[in-house]
Amino acid sequence: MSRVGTVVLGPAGAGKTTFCNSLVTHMQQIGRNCHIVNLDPAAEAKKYEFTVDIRDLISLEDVMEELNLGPNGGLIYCFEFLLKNLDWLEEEIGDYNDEFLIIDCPGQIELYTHIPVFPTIINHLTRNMNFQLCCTYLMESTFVIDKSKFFSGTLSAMSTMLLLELPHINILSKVDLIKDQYSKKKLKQFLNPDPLLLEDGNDDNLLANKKFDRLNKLIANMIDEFGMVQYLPLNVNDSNSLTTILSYIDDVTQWSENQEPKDPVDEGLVPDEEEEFE
Ligand SMILES: Nc1nc2c(ncn2[C@@H]2O[C@H](COP(=O)(O)OP(=O)(O)OP(=O)(O)O)[C@@H](O)[C@H]2O)c(=O)[nH]1
Repeated sequence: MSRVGTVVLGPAGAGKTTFCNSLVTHMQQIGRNCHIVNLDPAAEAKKYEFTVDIRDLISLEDVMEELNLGPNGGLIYCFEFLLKNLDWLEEEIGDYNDEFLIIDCPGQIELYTHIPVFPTIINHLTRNMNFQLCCTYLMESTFVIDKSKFFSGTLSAMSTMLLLELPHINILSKVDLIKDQYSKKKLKQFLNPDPLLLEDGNDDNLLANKKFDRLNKLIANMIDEFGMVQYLPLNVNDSNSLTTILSYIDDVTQWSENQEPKDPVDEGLVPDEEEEFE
């Protein structure tokens, strides 16, 4: 029996929910069972059939209205409430075995880089509930092809990795928005970036400031040391891209189904061609 899953994290608007929905559709098409767990108490109306939804326990809208809190204070209140009710989460997730959880999280990265909310939830899922989890951390490709933003995004990803202590996969989302040849070339550079590329460039005014030269090099070396140097491109409309990402997730969570993946035709997920032409 394997209880596995991925926690989908990243800054606001990075494409986490879109990725969760595409991954679940992709997994259903290849005959694998999976469920979406929504841990965003501020999520808009249901976009997808969530198996577990924190809004059934507490929603940001209610908290802001009833306790007169702002959005950030309200969000922290929601998670403190969840931490006091982890048995609710356990009951909702139930006894799923041989299935896969895709956990959609809020974009307020301070929840997993600054305060111990997510580490506690992750600890509960891994230690008490026996889940093998990994983190898929999304950053927008249009954002990171700017060198200084690449480094600031990578440092956020790294602090998430250090705080959550999970196997970590970096993903560059929205690659379909990279259209011109120059940006495509730049994107390629950031898929397996040489952290020392900081040293050579003068195309970025911020990093051209010689006063910060030594600091920049030290940061680049630290990123290299922590192995934060591989990024998988995500194109939600391309099944090859989803297949690659899923194979990385399977690898780091050591997913092993006791049996062959189910046949999507047998499962009625895609039309049987013969039937169609009869
Ligand atoms: N072109 C393009 N747009 C995308 C892609 N993924 C997401 N978007 C758009 O980006 C916006 C944000 O996407 P979401 O999936 O809601 O992002 P999120 O990270 O879940 O957002 P928060 O939960 O608010 O942090 C939406 O308008 C999406 O339609 C993508 O792969 N390509």
